[in-house]
Amino acid sequence: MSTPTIGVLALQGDVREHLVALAAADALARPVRRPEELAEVDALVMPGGESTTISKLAVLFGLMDPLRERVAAGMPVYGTCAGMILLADKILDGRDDQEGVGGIDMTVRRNAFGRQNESFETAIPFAGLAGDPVTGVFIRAPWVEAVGAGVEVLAEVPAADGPEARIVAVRQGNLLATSFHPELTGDHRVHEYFVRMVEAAGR
Ligand SMILES: NC(=O)CC[C@H](N)C(=O)O
Repeated sequence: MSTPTIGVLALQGDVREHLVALAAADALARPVRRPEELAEVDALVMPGGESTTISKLAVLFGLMDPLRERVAAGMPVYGTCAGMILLADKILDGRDDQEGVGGIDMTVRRNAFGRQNESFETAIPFAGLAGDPVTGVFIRAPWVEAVGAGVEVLAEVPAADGPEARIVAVRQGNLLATSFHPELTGDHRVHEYFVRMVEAAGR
């Protein structure tokens, strides 16, 4: 197939950085704000930002139902941070009226790393990526508290407060999610990983 077009949900958050990272990963990328624009892309990135705001705007712009339909139909989606929260079937510490897109059989906790750790950076081995660990930039990030049997865990960080590690990257079928922001590091390997997922889905 020809080069797939990957949209970046452009309601709020760090949209531009994802457009740049996708272009660097040799994808055709464009912003998506309206249902007609969603219909024209082969895949979607949901950026970091504020998940409650993005979800409110998605409802307002008439995107929430089309998003759910495309996810159910197998469209590849990559969610970072707030985008990860939107892809979760279950959200802890969300707002009562917070709607998600869902699709990944996981429970995420919003703002999970705590106040003293509002933002931090750490090196993370990422399953399926050769070479150096990925630099994880975490900004008021969620973690994944539970996953269903169909979910592959791609990356974890050691817990500051106990023995068990915290899951920070997962994949289920065509859906990919990370707690952290690879679009802010200049290392485009996670975006390349997603572009390969999109290409494989189109075959
Ligand atoms: N950097 C981010 O995307 C932060 C996510 C934000 N804490 C939320 O709940 O949506």
